[in-house]
Amino acid sequence: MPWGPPGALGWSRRTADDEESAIHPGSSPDRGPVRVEVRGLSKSFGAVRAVDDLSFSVEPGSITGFLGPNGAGKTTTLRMALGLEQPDAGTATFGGVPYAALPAPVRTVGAVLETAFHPARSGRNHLRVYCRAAGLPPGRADEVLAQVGLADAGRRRAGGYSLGMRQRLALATALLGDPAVLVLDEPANGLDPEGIQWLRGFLRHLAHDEGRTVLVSSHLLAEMEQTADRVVIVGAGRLVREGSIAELRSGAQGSGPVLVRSPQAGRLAEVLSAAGFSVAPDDDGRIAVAGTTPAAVGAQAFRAGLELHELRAESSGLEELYFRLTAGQEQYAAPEGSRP
Ligand SMILES: Nc1ncnc2c1ncn2[C@@H]1O[C@H](COP(=O)(O)OP(=O)(O)OP(=O)(O)O)[C@@H](O)[C@H]1O
Repeated sequence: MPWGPPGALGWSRRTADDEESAIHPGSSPDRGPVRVEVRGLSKSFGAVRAVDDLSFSVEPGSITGFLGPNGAGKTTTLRMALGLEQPDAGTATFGGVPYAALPAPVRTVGAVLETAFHPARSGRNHLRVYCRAAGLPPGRADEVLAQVGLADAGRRRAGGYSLGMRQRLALATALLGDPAVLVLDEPANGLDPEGIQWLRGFLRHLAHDEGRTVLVSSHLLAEMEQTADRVVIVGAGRLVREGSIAELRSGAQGSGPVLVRSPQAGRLAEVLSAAGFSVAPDDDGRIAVAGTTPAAVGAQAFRAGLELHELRAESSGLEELYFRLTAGQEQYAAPEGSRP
């Protein structure tokens, strides 16, 4: 389900007519600012400590990027905040109230955690089903479709939607209750550059113009650098840094990691790790090696008889800082078939 449904049914205690008068998309004079507070959240799955005593806050009227490498615990944190996962310890509150205790959760929080739709159902019908379940007026479906730019495609089967259209439909679903808080898990995944541009502008509008609290998770610093006002960086389930992009930038120093591409990436990562380098895959199929020089990486590859297709130093100070903060907190998975 694209948004946390458990509390959404709380709407059924009210009538659709009540809600019709309460929902004013765009202006929403009755929607006050809601601050999100995460305090001491922890969660283990067997021996894996997915989230470890994590605390941070998310402010209204701004976009907060929830940043961390794959497996850092972002989704688990969001699921706990939305009452979809029981924490071992700690709390997450919306305006001081846990999700499960919100009187009208769909009105307070809209979330996109994963995008699953009935393929035979039109986007519009998908939204109308949610409206019915949440006790919202069916007309909300057309309003949110227009908001996300899907007005023309609303009557087509969602199964035929592109990934970008599905992301927009998920966002529309999250907006149905005109919530004060939006929680979006990797909403830019799979979007083309135009879609990313649109998403960025839309999230800014929701936060800056409409005063909503927007929390967006991502494992890409570059994306968050251009979208978020503040970032919360996690690694191995723990908070590594919280602050504005400007604060982060002012703390960024030094040269970037060495980026290396090889058709034998898995083997190369093993060789470099064995030689004591800190390695992590980047998003372009390369390996990023921290705190060294291209010459040192090239020498290791040469000694191991490995072929290189690219070898250079990356120079973004912020990238370097992010890499340094989260290095070694991601499992390196060699791509299929990359092992010699
Ligand atoms: N239901 C589960 N059972 C067992 N382990 C889990 C479960 N959910 C998450 N984990 C583990 O907890 C850790 C954190 O996972 P999580 O999905 O929260 O990270 P993430 O930062 O969202 O990463 P990604 O960007 O890859 O989704 C990982 O090691 C993951 O394998």
